[in-house]
Amino acid sequence: MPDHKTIVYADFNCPFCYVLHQRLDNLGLLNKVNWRVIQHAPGASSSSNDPKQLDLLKTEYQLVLKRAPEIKIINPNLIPNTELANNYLLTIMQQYPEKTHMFRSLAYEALWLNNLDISEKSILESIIEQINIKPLSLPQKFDNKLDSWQQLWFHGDFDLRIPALTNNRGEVMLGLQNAKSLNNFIKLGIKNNNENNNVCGFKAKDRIDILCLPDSEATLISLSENESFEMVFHNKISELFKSTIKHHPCLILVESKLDMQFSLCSRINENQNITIPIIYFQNSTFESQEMQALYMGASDYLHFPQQKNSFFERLKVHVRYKKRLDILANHATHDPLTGLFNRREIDDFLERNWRNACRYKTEIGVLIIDIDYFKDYNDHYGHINGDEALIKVASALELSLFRADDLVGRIGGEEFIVVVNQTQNQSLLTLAQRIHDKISAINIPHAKSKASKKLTVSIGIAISQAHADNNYHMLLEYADKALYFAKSNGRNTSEFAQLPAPTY
Ligand SMILES: Nc1nc2c(ncn2[C@@H]2O[C@H](COP(=O)(O)OP(=O)(O)OP(=O)(O)O)[C@@H](O)[C@H]2O)c(=O)[nH]1
Repeated sequence: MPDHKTIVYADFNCPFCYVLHQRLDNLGLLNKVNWRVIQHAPGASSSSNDPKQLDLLKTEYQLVLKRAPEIKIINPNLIPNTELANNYLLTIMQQYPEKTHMFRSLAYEALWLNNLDISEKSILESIIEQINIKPLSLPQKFDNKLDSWQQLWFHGDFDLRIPALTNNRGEVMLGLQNAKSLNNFIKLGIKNNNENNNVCGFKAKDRIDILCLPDSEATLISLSENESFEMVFHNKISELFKSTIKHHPCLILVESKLDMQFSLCSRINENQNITIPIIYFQNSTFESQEMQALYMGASDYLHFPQQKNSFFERLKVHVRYKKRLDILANHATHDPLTGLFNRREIDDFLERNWRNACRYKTEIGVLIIDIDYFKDYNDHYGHINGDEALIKVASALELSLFRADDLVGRIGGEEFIVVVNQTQNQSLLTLAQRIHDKISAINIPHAKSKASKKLTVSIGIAISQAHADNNYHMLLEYADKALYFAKSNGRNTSEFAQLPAPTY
C-alpha cells in the first residue's frame, strides 16, 4: 500500500511547532508525517526583538510549559526570521534526504534550547557542519517550492494558524495535540481536537515598501506606532522595485514628489504577476497630481496633511481588498489538489510567452506528462491514494525544474505540462530524463502497471521556434502526438516531435 502521510505545516520560530516536533519525535511518529516549513510572518524581513512580540512569545512559552512539561524548552530573547533556515531545510531535503530530520531537529534546538538566532547564516552552517554536510549553495529555484507550501497553508482551511496538521481526506487538526490525539490522527485517521487553542498567535505583520522623503519617513514612523504594518523604507525607485519583486509586499507607498512621472506604476503594472496596490501621497498642499496618478494605474492618491488621522486606516482598506483578491486569484489560477497552475493559467502563460518568443525569435518547448495505467492504479488502490499519487508526481515535477521562468501545471486528470522558454532539443530530452528519474525515485508501487512495478509516466515533447506562422496550440498538438507514440512504445518513455520550420 502507498503510505498516506499526514502533512504538518509549521514554522521554526513557533514554540508550539517546536514542541509538537519533539513530541512526535518521542512518539516515533515523525517519519509518518511530511513536515512542511512555512513562515508564519512572511512579510517580516528580519529577526525581531520588538517588546510586544516578545511579550506574546512569553505568554505562548508559559502555555507550552504547562501543556508539554515533558519537553525541554527555553524562552528565547528574539524571534528569528526563518526564510533562510527554511531554504536550508528544503535544500537538504533534496540533496541529503536522510539528513533532513537531523537538520530540522538541530535547527529547532538551536533556537529553543540554545537561544541562537537561526536567521544567521553562520549558525545554520555550523549545524550543517555538525551533520557532516559540506557548505551548501542554495538553489534559487527552491524558493518556488517554499512559496507553494506557503500558498497551500495560506489558502488551506487552517485559519492562518500553526502548527496545522492535515490528512489526505482533507481533515484538519490545529495546534499542539496530546499524544493520544496525535496517534489517532496520524495512525488511524481519527480526529479528536482537544488542545486546539495551542496554536501560534504570532500574527504576520503586513509589509509596506515605502519611498519617501526623510520628513515624511519620520512622521509615518511616529504615526504608525500602534499599527500592524512592517514599514520598509527605500531611497531610490530602483531599490523599491527590486524589493517589490523579491518580497511581494502588501502595499507600495510612494511620495509623489519622488516619482513625478509615476513611472513605478507602469513598471509594476507591466509585470502581470504582481498585483500590489500602489498608493501615492503628497506631504504638501501644492497642486495635486491625483488625476494623473490614477490614470497611470495608482490604486489611490492620498493627501497626507489633510488625511493624517485616517491615513493608516485607508492603507488597511487597500490591504484588506488585496488579500481578498489574492485568495480569489489563487483559486482562479491553481489546481486545488496539487497546488500547480491550472489549465487557464497554463493557457495564459503560453499565450504571453509565445508572443515574447515571436518577438525575440526564440524557441519554446513543452512536455506533456501522463501517468501510466492510472485508471488501474485508482481501481486497485482507491481514489484517495490516487489523489496522493497525483500530489507526489506534481511535487516531483516541480523539483525537476531548475529555471525560475519554467512553468509546471496540471492540464487535467492525470496529465501535466511543463513549458520551457528559450530552449533546445537536447535540454528538453535531458529534462524529460530527469523527470523519469525523479518519478522513479519517489518510488510509488503500482502492482497493476504493465510498464513497471512502480508508478511511471510517459512524456510527449515538442519544440518550435515561435513564429506568426504557427501558434502554441500547434505545439500542444505535436506534444500530444509525441505522447501517443510514447504510450504506443510501451510507456515509461519519452518521444519527441519538432514542428516544421516557419516558411518565412
Ligand atoms: N484519483 C484521481 N484520479 C483521477 C483524477 N483525475 C482523473 N483521474 C483518473 O485518471 C484515470 C485516467 O485513465 P485513462 O485516461 O484511461 O489512462 P490510464 O489508465 O492512465 O492509461 P494510459 O494513460 O494509457 O497509460 C481515470 O481513471 C480517471 O478517473 C483525480 O483527480 N484523482
